Amino acid sequence: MGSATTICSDKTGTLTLNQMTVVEAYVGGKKMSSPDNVDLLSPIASSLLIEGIAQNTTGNVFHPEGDGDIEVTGSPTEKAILSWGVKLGMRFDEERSKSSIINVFPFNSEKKRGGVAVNVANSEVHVHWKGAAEIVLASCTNWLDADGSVQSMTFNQAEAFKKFIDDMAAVSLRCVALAYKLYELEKVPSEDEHSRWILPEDDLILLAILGIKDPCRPGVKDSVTLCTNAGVKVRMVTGDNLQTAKAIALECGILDSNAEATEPNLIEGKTFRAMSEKEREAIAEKISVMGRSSPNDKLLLVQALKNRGHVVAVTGDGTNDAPALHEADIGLAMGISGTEVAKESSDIIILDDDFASVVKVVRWGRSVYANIQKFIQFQLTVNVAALIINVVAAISSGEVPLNAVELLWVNLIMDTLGALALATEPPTDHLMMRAPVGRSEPLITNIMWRNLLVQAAYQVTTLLVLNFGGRSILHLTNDTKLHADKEKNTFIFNTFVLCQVFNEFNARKPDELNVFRGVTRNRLFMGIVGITVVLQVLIVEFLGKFFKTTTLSWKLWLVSIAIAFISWPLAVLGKFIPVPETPFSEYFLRCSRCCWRKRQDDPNGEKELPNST
Ligand SMILES: Nc1ncnc2c1ncn2[C@@H]1O[C@H](COP(=O)(O)OP(=O)(O)OP(=O)(O)O)[C@@H](O)[C@H]1O
Ligand SMILES: [Ca+2]
Repeated sequence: MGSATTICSDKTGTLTLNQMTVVEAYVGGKKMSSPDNVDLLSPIASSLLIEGIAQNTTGNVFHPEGDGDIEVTGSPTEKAILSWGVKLGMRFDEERSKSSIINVFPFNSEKKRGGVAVNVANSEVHVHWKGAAEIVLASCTNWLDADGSVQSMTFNQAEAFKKFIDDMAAVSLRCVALAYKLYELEKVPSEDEHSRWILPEDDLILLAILGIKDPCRPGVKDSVTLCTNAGVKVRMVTGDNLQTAKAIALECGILDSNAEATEPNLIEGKTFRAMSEKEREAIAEKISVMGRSSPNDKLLLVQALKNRGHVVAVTGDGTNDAPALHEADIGLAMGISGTEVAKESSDIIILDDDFASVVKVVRWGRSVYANIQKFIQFQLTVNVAALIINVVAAISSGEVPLNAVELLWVNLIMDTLGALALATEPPTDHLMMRAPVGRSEPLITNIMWRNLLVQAAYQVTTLLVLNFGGRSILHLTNDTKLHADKEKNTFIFNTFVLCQVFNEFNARKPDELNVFRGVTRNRLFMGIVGITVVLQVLIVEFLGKFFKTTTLSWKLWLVSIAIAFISWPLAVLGKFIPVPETPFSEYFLRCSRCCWRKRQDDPNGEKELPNST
């Protein structure tokens, strides 16, 4: 997640609160003055409407015995519509018993509508449909007037309905239409064929168009800004109407201005679907909002972005999101509204369904990556320095200044204690102000190589000088040679360990000048540094027998500390050395490729091809 370059988020529940209410309604060709004012409706219109709401639903309404609150269950859209029905005077159980259900076509995100066929009083069959407003409207050839008469859907009337929908969508409302159709009882297949009967979905009579409000989550705008600053592009992929999606995107900062809301920034699922793979890849990067998308469109977008080299995070809740969650580099499922299938297909579950938590995941992901880098930089410095010092000393004089027991202690400092100290650094705001780490970027960056080499070079030079000229530099000439050597080696060991302690601070901030920022907040770091120093004093002063060291005078202790201290200003100076953008490993690869080509061109050279280039 630390490397994510883009987040494809669904709208409902992640960017919005998922608390839906019907706030506008067009019934009988008119806008209702208040969405639950039924007085204007004829009995026929209101009874059909209530029948459709009560029968064509997966939700439920419980009317309590006493005067408690009515309880509505179901998906947020269903709950909103059922609650609206209750306001219209619907008695749910009574309504359900008035007619019997013949067959159901459950709502699905592909078709964006759901239907039910009911047998009313054993004489009539009503097929009710409910779904995405413009899609249901397109199947309507008639509409029900407020007085209960059926009117033909003229071109002008259809345009007027479309305008209703656009107006509602422009103020970020989710639009749902209800329609029905009368069907002949004789044409209904026999009872055992019911389940295979495909409900008639054309020539419908429009009953109502509803505008459902689902407010943006507070704080989403800030989270989107945070992501943008962190170089992570947030895209909205939703099943909702394009205009609704656009309005919400403007509200939460995914789109900056109306001017930006043009194709391909704002695109409809079916347009994207119709493109060739190449075309999709070409425009995928520009897409900020995709409306009326089917689950497969989400998948296609994720694939196109991945092919463009993006590291894609996807958030989703529905069963229909599962393929995209699975395909994404990081799938994030919603803990509250998410279905089991979505959770199974994801890598991370967001417990509070909030987009702000997705941003937290990015922050922590980056923090883990950065902490691993800090640890590697620290560890490599110790390794490189210890290795060079001992190898050079061994080759030139046959003796090593750092013995095996000392190296074991150094190993403990850099492995266990160093890992604990550096890997527990909490995430900082600084992490969210830089671009994400690319998919192919090396773990050890040029900046880390620079820091590492500066510190290693300093340690190696100082300690080797002390190794070869230490006895005279430190005025140890009065002693016996054996004791002087032991004291010199102890001094080298002590300085080496203290250098690591000071350098541990440098490792905290590989690319900032102030390496102490927030250090006091990391108690574990301070504790470990403290323990290391105390143990070092104990080793040198009291455990000489095991470590083959001798005690050091306070003057030599001060010199050790002074030498180690220099690594701090040195680190600051080192950060002014510019490093190229291209990773050093890339130069190395290019170099080896060059040499290989030369060998190829040389007729006397070997002809064999190396396997890896
Ligand atoms: N229960 C329902 N009955 C009828 N129509 C519905 C229902 N739920 C949603 N719709 C319609 O389908 C559209 C949303 O479809 P879909 O379920 O694919 O999106 P979603 O997953 O809810 O959206 P998002 O991706 O933002 O979470 C809505 O705009 C609405 O018009
Ligand atoms: Ca969804």
